[in-house]
Amino acid sequence: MKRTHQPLLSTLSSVVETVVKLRSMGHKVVLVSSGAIGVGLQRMNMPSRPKGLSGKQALAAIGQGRLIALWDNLFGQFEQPIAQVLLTRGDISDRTRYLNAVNTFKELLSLGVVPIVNENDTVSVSEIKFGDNDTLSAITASMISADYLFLLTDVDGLYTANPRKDPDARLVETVDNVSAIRNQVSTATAGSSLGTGGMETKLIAAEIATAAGVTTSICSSRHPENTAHGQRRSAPRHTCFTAAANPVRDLKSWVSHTLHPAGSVVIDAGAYRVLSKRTSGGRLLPAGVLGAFGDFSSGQAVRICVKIEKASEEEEEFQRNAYNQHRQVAKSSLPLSEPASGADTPRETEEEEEHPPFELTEDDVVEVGRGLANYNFSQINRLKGLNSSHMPRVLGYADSEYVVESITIALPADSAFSPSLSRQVSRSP
Ligand SMILES: N[C@@H](CCC(=O)OP(=O)(O)O)C(=O)O
Repeated sequence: MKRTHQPLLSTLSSVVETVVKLRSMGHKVVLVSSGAIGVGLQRMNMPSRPKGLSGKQALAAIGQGRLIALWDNLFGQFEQPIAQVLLTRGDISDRTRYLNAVNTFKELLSLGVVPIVNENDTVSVSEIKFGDNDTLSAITASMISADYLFLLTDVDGLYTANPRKDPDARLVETVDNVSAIRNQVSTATAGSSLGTGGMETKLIAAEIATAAGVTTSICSSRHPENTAHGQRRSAPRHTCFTAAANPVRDLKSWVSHTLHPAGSVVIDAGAYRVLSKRTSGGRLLPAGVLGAFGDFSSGQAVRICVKIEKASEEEEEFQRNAYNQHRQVAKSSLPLSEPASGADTPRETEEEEEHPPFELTEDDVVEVGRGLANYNFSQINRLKGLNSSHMPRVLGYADSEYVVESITIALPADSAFSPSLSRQVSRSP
């Protein structure tokens, strides 16, 4: 986009030509396009983005129709049908809506249509927002199990320093591990006054997409036709991020990257140890639960937490750092590390016992992972510490003997954090 807020027609036209060419080569293509707010600004003759949320939402509503009309016009020159897909993080967080979106993509692609995706800005508030279209494109790519994601921007790749200011800046050609190169590259190179994304969000997107098995490339939007080279040696300058050898697929990827946790389930040390030792989606029995907080419903994502015993100031500081570090990772939607256990917690001997009211708050616990709740928070509180055989009596029914499923542990019990952490978790609330 230029200062005039007019979409750069030459760029959009070459994107369209490239997509049509890719289609003729047999590829299925999904386009993620920003620009609704910019087009809205231009339509309303406004000089800059409004500060308030509702102002931006209104402009996006004004601009989105014109933006999609523009794409339709350009693709129409090639008789290429398109579809508008508007998503929010909230849509992806809800399992049914997520699956519906995946099915719609599949159907559109099988019909030979090019879906054009943007955030549904009108209803997006901070809690359910992707915020930038780099993250949205990475989530979209992992939803459709894409082979490639191309992040088009105003530089031709990732540099060791800002190439506009530093003549020694080098282009990084291949990245196998995003977190390993994070400190060695410049994130001050891409972005515009109209967008929210930049090189940092592109790194986050690359991390999400590659974890889901999608080879990702950062390349110049001046030459979108270069994407037709794929990752061949002949491809012009770009940065290629290698896809993970063992990609996180479907539900696990979805839990790790897209869900906004609606509450927390606090587990005991035994459950934590077991969950952090296995390698695929862990499941939690009520016996390993100390309690739950946050008004979550069944089917929603929850944080898996362990209790911090009030220890020495030094240990507290250590835990706080671990917690903050993990929160930062979770906030940026970065992949959680090793997926956790395929096994449940080995509790056999729980008797029905009186449990004191659960009075822990966010400040008393540390998040160690994420999962999907099978029951709501009040049901999980009624079930805490019990053997699963008591579920039908306590709830009046039992859908699953596990209270949380698809658990990914980000801070395993045997990680660098763990000696101190596992000493500090205790079974009693
Ligand atoms: N969804 C909004 C903007 C999102 C956005 O700015 O994303 P990005 O292009 O990654 O900076 C729009 O269409 O204007």
